[in-house]
Amino acid sequence: MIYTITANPSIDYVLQVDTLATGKVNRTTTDVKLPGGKGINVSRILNELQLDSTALGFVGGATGSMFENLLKQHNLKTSFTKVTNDTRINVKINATKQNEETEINGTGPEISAEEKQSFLNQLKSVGNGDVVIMAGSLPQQVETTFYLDIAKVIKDQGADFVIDTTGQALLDTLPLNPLVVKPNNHELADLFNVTFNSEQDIVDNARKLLDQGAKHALVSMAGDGALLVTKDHVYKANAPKGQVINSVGAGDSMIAGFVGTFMKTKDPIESFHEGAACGSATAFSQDIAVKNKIDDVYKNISISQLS
Ligand SMILES: Nc1ncnc2c1ncn2[C@@H]1O[C@H](COP(=O)(O)OP(=O)(O)OP(=O)(O)O)[C@@H](O)[C@H]1O
Ligand SMILES: O=P(O)(O)OC[C@@]1(O)O[C@H](CO)[C@@H](O)[C@@H]1O
Repeated sequence: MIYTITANPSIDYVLQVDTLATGKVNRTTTDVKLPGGKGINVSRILNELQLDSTALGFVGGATGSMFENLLKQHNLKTSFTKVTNDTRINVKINATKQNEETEINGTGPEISAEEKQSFLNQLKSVGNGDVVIMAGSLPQQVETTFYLDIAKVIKDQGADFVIDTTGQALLDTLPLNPLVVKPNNHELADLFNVTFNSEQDIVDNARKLLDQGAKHALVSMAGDGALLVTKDHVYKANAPKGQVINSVGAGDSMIAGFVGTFMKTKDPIESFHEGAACGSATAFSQDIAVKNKIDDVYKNISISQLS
């Protein structure tokens, strides 16, 4: 079984405007509310790939009810921990004529000690052979060791884990050997406080993640494709040409494609190919990609071995 953990889910309020003018009244051409959060997006793509997952996380308040209603139509298996405070709303503004995406993400609700404990109790059902995908930011007042605590528990129970978060919370979990980590190139540069001047710089820094314990490092680079660094080799996936509609969730889609395929095949190259297809297919969709789109995009991606 795959579990996804979205500690800080959201309603993604996705607005299209022709041009965005700050300090002025702007009007949308279209707007849509989507059930968001990184682990939720991962579960949605896994569903498209006909792979079962259970989505865990904290959901609360009136916005939490709305979030759950929005999610209903996607038929995901969920087991959320109910909290008192409101699930956040994240605003995504796509300015079509400027070809620019602006995001404003909320901090998320305060979570009490009891709510946290009740979430942790749910992990008892995770067992041997399961994979737990932890993705996204932590809500207010949840200590940055939260993911590390979870990783310790699930490793003790025989499960693998994948982590997609930033900063120290990510670095702390590396000695516990995550199956894969997926920073984007900017997050990777921030992690090691460096500036990249070449692709080799990116590879060298991704390798540090392996040196610290990760089994695979995926570095997503938006319209420049992605790199996969394994113990022995480095691979690159191209980003196919297409009309970018809303790239929110492209990275989550990549993780879902990679992990879902890896669980079936144990083949990192095939997993990378499917992951890249899922990522680009989502960038070319208004919402998270659907299966047909992923299959179409897959044909336009090739994986090359760099070393
Ligand atoms: N403009 C694009 N054209 C083609 N493919 C894209 C584009 N943007 C993203 N992708 C694909 O999706 C993958 C993940 O995208 P990106 O690097 O933006 O992830 P991210 O920053 O983690 O995104 P998010 O946090 O919104 O999920 C890229 O490596 C690439 O394969
Ligand atoms: O604030 P976080 O948790 O880092 O990211 C949250 C978020 O931007 O990530 C998803 C896209 O990857 C969106 O659905 C959601 O709004």
